[in-house]
Amino acid sequence: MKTINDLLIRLKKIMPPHITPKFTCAKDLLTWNQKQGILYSQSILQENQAMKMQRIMGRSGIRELHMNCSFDNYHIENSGQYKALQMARQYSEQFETNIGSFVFSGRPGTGKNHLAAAIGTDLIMKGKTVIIVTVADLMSNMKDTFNNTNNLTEERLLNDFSKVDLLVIDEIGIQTESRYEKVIINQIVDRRSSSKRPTGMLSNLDYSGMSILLGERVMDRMRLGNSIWVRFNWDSYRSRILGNEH
Ligand SMILES: Nc1ncnc2c1ncn2[C@@H]1O[C@H](COP(=O)(O)OP(=O)(O)OP(=O)(O)O)[C@@H](O)[C@H]1O
Repeated sequence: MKTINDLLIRLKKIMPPHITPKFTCAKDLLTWNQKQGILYSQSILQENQAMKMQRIMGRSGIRELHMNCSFDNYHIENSGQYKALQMARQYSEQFETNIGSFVFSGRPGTGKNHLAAAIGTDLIMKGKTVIIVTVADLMSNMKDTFNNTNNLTEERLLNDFSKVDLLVIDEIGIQTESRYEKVIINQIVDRRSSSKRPTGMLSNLDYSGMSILLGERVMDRMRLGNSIWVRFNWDSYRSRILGNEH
């Protein structure tokens, strides 16, 4: 009976000389096979985690209006937009080697969600798990755990939000400023920064407004690593949206 080694030797004989085989013996083939197996199961685990989160959220984190938002269809009409686009693009490119968070703060309709969705889509394409959630949705998911109808505990949900590669919390400052909201955001940012996972925040508030609302502890954790703060201080783009642009 032929062994794998015999087969590899035969293959080598008929292989064109310019081709270098990936493995020359059964041991190398086995090692490669095991490595592929580990990589495959890791990707399934990651996919399961993303699907689980999407099921919990009832939708993918990126809303319909922002589904097709990319770096390429973000129009540049002033130097602020140019800088914001550059920083968002760079953030995404350096995600793998950077634990820094980001804050996009500024006026409504200026593209904070657009660029956050562009980062999210880019990272999802690279196999990362990303959730974009408004404070209201985050809190409503947390409060749902009080009924415990789907066996989801507050602790487990907190843990899930803390484990995605990038969590973006939108509409910071629209909330009711309740103590519970502050505690939950604090816990999520704390857990994420302790495990070197960055958080994105989108807000109409400036730094002092966010500090008053979330507290210095959270703001300090948002500064970990090469974090970025981008100010969106130009006019809203919303009046130009017709619904057929992307
Ligand atoms: N520079 C731009 N080029 C193309 N589309 C843009 C640009 N800026 C904003 N938009 C579009 O305008 C709409 C509103 O933008 P977006 O939702 O990102 O605003 P926002 O800053 O997050 O606002 P808010 O603070 O009110 O949530 C979106 O459809 C977005 O794609």
